[in-house]
Amino acid sequence: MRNGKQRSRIQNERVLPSKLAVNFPTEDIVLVTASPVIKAVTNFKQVSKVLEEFDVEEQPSTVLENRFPNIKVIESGVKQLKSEEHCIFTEDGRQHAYRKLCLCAGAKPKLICEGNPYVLGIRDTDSAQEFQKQLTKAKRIMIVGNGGIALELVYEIEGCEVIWAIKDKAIGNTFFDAGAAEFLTSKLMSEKSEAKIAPKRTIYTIEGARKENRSKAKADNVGSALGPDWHGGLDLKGPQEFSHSIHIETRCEVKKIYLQEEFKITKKKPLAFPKHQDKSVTLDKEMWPVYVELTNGKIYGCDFLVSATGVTPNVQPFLHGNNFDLGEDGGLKVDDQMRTSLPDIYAAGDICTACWQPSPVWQQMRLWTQARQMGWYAAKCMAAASLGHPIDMDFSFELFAHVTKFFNYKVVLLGKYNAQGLGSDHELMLRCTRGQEYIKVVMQNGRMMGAVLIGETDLEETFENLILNQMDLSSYGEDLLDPNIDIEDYFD
Ligand SMILES: Cc1cc2nc3c(=O)[nH]c(=O)nc-3n(C[C@H](O)[C@H](O)[C@H](O)COP(=O)(O)OP(=O)(O)OC[C@H]3O[C@@H](n4cnc5c(N)ncnc54)[C@H](O)[C@@H]3O)c2cc1C
Ligand SMILES: NC(=O)C1=CN([C@@H]2O[C@H](COP(=O)(O)OP(=O)(O)OC[C@H]3O[C@@H](n4cnc5c(N)ncnc54)[C@H](OP(=O)(O)O)[C@@H]3O)[C@@H](O)[C@H]2O)C=CC1
Repeated sequence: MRNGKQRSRIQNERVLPSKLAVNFPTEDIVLVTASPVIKAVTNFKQVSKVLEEFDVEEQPSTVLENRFPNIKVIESGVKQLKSEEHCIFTEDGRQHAYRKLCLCAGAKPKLICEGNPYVLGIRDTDSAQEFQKQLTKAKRIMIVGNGGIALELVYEIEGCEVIWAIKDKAIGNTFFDAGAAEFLTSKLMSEKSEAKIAPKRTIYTIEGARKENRSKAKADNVGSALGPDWHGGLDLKGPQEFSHSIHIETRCEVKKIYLQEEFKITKKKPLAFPKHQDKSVTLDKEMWPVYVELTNGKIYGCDFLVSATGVTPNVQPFLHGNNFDLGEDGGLKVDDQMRTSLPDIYAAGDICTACWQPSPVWQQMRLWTQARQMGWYAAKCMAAASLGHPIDMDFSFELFAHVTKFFNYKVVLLGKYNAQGLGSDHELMLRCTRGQEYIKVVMQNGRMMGAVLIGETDLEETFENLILNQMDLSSYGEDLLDPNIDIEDYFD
């Protein structure tokens, strides 16, 4: 495939090829992807210096090729990389040489039990559709995990009993502390029992305290990860006539999963779904396809489980014969120029582990925002390296900033929003109006280090500036969160 022209070959990352195509209009840019569609960022909005909002849209590859004549899309998975020879081999039997390569193959769901047909993971369009299909027939499911996917699912699923098993004391540990979790829990209870699903029955229980208010995960999860609002187009409805029926089991993990026949022999006693204010323990007489024993000793039957237990970087197709340095989380280690440990190979997005000395208020999280920023920056680094130019770290890595939605609330996370890595040497300031907003700031030595903003607080830009400029705020004390003081004016 070498034709004398300089070639850059890259894996699938919608931002990266277009940036490279602009920087190198006379070179061939090849996007090699296992997915039949390209995910494009649309409606991009720079909310503030670092915060950004955008939609993610599936487009045929021709859209990209038509827009950038020097981009060619090859729809075939990479099965092998020979880094010393600077070439890759694709499933369609072809070989492609590269001058510079960027690996952006994402991550795979880290399932609690690989290969069990009753344990589903959600990553791409196929796995989400398989989940939806299974849900239409399910009377009860168990969700395991306490991060982004679990939070979204418990809010969206209707007409099916949900047992939510979490390791922690409070919900949403990857994003929230116990205070924010409490704020969201009450919203979940009240909203679901109000307008949206008023005529139906809503049951919400935490460890028995009731408050009214694809048959198999695909072995080769190679589609693009779903993005913001992924469930918008899916009807996440079970067969029953109630809206929400959630029971949360806290501080536990899955100990063992039994198939029905296997379970019968054990003579163990499964519990019924905890109903209403009944504190007594009721045994379950119904037969279920699968039974789950939790580490707290409780056993529940259900139709299937969703393992929303995080991701593992998808490095496997590239490791054989290539001595990449890997991070603790299994990602390809990249330096501040997005270079892996092997020559001319870069990486960006979920597949990589950021190994540069980070800014004191940035941390890596496997999110769309960071994948987009890394893709953009990796393209700049590849271009600069080709031209022999030095390049400074991109501004987007100065401050961790994520805007999303949970339980229909706008959620903004800034800097060390959960005091990550600050030990006990920090203070928290809180402002909370039930059902409306929850604001938490993390302070260290009078400086703002992070913030969680839930609801329409309108504070993100001001707080972003205060974290970035590390101004000494000691003299403002509690005024910082006083709702009667227009804080924007204060810092103009
Ligand atoms: C259900 C769900 C909801 C999410 N919601 C949000 C959200 O609201 N906000 C947010 O910020 N983040 C969200 N995320 C996370 C976000 O989707 C990921 O962080 C982001 O997509 C990572 O981008 P990426 O380009 O690194 O990987 P992906 O988007 O996974 O893209 C990887 C690409 O590589 C291709 N590929 C894989 N293996 C090969 C191979 N061997 N050969 C060729 N091509 C290959 C795949 O086909 C795919 O196209 C969500 C994730 C999930 C699963
Ligand atoms: N709106 C958004 O921003 C969204 C973002 N996403 C992103 O998509 C990716 C996948 O989401 P998700 O799967 O929810 O991953 P997350 O990393 O968000 O959460 C994984 C959760 O599973 C827990 N966990 C890990 N292993 C086990 C286990 N063996 N048993 C029980 N619990 C376990 C983790 O706990 P612990 O942390 O203690 O290990 C954590 O609570 C993530 O990168 C996430 O950030 C997904 C949906 C929405």
